[in-house]
Amino acid sequence: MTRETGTYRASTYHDETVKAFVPHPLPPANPPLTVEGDLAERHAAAAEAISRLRVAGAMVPDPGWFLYGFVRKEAVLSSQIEGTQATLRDVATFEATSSTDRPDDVEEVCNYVDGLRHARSAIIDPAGLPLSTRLLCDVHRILMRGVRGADKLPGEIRRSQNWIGGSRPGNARFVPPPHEEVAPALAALEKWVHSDDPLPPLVKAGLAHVQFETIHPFLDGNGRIGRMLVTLLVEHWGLLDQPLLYLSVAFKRRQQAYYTHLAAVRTEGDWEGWTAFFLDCVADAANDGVRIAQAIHELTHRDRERVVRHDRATIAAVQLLDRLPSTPVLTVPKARELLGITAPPARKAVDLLEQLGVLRETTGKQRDRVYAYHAYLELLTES
Ligand SMILES: Nc1ncnc2c1ncn2[C@@H]1O[C@H](COP(=O)(O)OP(=O)(O)OP(=O)(O)O)[C@@H](O)[C@H]1O
Repeated sequence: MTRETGTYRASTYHDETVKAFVPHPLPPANPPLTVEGDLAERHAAAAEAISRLRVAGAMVPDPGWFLYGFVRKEAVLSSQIEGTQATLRDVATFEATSSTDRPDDVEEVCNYVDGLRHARSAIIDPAGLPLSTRLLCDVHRILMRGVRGADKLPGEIRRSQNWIGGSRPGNARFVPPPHEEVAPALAALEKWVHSDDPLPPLVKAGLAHVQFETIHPFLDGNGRIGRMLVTLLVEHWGLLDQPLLYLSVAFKRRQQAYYTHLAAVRTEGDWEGWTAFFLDCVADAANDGVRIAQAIHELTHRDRERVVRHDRATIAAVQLLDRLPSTPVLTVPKARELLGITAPPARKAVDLLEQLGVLRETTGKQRDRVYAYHAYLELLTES
């Protein structure tokens, strides 16, 4: 969306445009919504899918296995809604080798991963910031690190008018509230999020998202931070013990409907329509998560059996296999570092995993070879 989003400077436009430009009013942070009938059914389906995801998340010995894949997959997809081209493989390769053909794209995805990590540790740490505007500003600062974000006021609420779609506010698809209204609107949203409003948490998370997107507090990155807000809220409210709910895939599948429903809350007060849509996306995303979790479990279990049964299996090879879901691209020096061993056993372990087809060499070179846990990356990319 960045390419369509602009910053309004009064002097750039003719008077008629300025007059024609009326920012859209905010919906209230605590809308009149009751969860009954069809909405109650959709909520039940979403809540059940979340419960299944919670169980699936506990299925593997190391939660880091899922987190690696899920978080990076979300970062890649969330950034692809934005227009970044980096793939999961690009990111994993950069993490293993510190080199990439797409430095800006990969940086954006890595920033997202770091931002989420920062927010989670702040929330968990009793001395850290709670889930608040200040914390979201910190996440924004991390997300906007580097060349692309430098002129987007990293970590700061906007001080000018922005808009979505179109070349100026007068022909924009959506003109968020004036910048003077942003801080009070965020404060009201924060207060409501932490209030004891009896709405079910999943419904509250959806309403927080639409309100956040309508406020559009930053010059860029509002979509990514607003989606991350849902992931954080769901974990914060204890619906999941890990940040396993990622909505980007589900939103991306219905991108037009996503934007239409967001807009309809503001233009028609259609909270029910948005909430129904959001709950369906939650159910979808949670079901995706369960499927991916099971597939990762089956793949790693099968590969482990193959390694353990091999007559030249070594302890290092088994240990290296266990590290692959959180380091799916590696080099021999990286394998040495991971396992704290010398080069010969590390090379032997990598060779065995390559021979079994678990690892695939990706460069075709004789030196500085790079290996990928191909099936795992495919699984995360396709699903
Ligand atoms: N009509 C609308 N009303 C409210 N919010 C909208 C509307 N259309 C899109 N949005 C939200 O604005 C986001 C885009 O804003 P922005 O460009 O600041 O975010 P981004 O994170 O950089 O981009 P993206 O969300 O595309 O990755 C969309 O993802 C969506 O959440």
